[in-house]
Amino acid sequence: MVFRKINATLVATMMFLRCVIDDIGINPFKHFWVVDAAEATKKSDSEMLQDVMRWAESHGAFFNPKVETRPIVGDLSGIFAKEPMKEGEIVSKIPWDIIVKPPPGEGRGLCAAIGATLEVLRKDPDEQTPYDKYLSSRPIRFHPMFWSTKGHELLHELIGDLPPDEDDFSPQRFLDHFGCEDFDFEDETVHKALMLVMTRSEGHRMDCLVPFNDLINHKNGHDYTAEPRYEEGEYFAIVTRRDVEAGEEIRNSYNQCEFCLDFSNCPSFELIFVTPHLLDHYGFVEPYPQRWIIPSRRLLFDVMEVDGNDGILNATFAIPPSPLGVQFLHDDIARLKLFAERLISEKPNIPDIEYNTLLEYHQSILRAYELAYEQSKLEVLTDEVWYRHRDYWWEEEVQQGANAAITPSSSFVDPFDEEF
Ligand SMILES: C[S@@+](CC[C@H](N)C(=O)[O-])C[C@H]1O[C@@H](n2cnc3c(N)ncnc32)[C@H](O)[C@@H]1O
Repeated sequence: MVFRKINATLVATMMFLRCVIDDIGINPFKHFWVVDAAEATKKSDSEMLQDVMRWAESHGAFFNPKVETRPIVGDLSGIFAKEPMKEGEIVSKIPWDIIVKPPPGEGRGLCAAIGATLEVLRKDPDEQTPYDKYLSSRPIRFHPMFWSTKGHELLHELIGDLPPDEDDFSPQRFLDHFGCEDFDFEDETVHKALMLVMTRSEGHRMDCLVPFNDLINHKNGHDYTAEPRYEEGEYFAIVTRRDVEAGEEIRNSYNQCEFCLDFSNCPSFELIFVTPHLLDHYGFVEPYPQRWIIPSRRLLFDVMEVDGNDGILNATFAIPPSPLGVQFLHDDIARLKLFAERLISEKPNIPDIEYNTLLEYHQSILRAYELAYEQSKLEVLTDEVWYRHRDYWWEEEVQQGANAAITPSSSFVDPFDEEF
C-alpha cells in the first residue's frame, strides 16, 4: 500500500517535471529518459551521408580519399579537401544508374525531374535507397517558398525594387514559370519535390539528382573551386578547377559556370541571375562576391572583397550609374535603415529561420547599397543608360565592364514615364 502510494507520487512528480521541461523547451534528461522511438532511430545528416556514400560505392561510385563531408551550420553541410589537391582532380564520380532521373521517354527538364523525385518521396520507406531517404529527410523551411504569409510580406517589403518583381513567393509561381501544368499545385509533396529539384538538381541538365554531388555549395570568385562534368549514360563527376589547399571547401558556381551560360541560352546568365535570384531560387544569401541588379533604376554592380580580404569590401559598377540610380540608392539606404529598426524593435511573430534570413539579407542589401553609393561619388554619372531598352544588362558592352562605350539607341526612355 505504502509502496503503491510512493510509486503514484513518483509518477506524478515525474509527469509534472516532464510538463515543466516540455514547457520551457529544455530537456536535460533527454538522453536517458524520454527519448521517443522515432528520435532514437533518427540518423544525423552525417550518418545519412555516410550511408549514401557507402551505398554509392557499392554501385561503383568513386570518392576521392582527399575529400570529406562536414556539417557547416544548421542543416547545411559541404564537401571539404582534407589534403591538398591538384587542378583537374576528380572529387567524386557517380555512376549514371544510381541518379534520380526521369525514366527514358519522359523527356528532360525540370518538370520531368519533379516527376522522378515525387516517385522517390512517395516510396515505401522500406523500399527507399539511402539516397532516397536522404532526399526525403531534407528540410524545407529554409526556402522562401515555404515561408509564412507574414515572412513573405516582410521579404516583399525588404526587397523593394530588387528582383523578383512580384510578391508571390509560392511554389505555384515556380510551377507556372517552369510550365509544369501536370502536377497538383496544392500537393505538399509536389512542393517538396519542386524544392529539391530547384535547389539540388544537376546544373548541367536540371533533370536529375546526383547522390553526393548535390551536396556542393555555391561561391563565386576565388572560392569557386570545382565544377561538375558528365558523360551521358555513364557518370556525373565533380572536378577541381584549380589547386585546392587542405581545409578549403569544394564549391561550384550556380550562375557563372560555363554550362550555366549554355543552359540559359543567353549570353549573360551571370548578369541576369544574380544575388537576389539566388535567394529566390535556392533560398540562401550569396556570400561575397555578390552581384546586384535593380532593373527599374538601370543599376548593375558587384560587391567583392578587396584582394580576397574578409570584411574589406568594395563596389564596382558594371554599367555607369545615372543620377536617378544614385538618388535611388540614397533614398533606399534610408528606407532600409528604418525597416531594420522596425524588424528589430517589433520582432515579428515568424519562425527563426525566416527572421534570421531577413536580417542577413537586409544586412547584405544595405551594405551593397552603401558601398555603391560611396563608389558613385567617384563615378561620372550619366543618363546614357536611359537610352537603352529595359533589358540593358544583356548587352555586350555591359559584360565588358563599366568602361565600355555605350552606344545610345535612338529612343530615350524617360525614367519618369516608366512604372517603378
Ligand atoms: C546543391 S544544394 C547543396 C546542399 C547543401 N550543401 C546541404 O547540405 O543541404 C544547394 C543548397 O545548398 C545551400 N547553399 C548552397 N551554397 C550555399 C552557400 N554559399 N551558403 C549557404 N547555403 C548554401 C542552399 O540552401 C541551396 O539551396
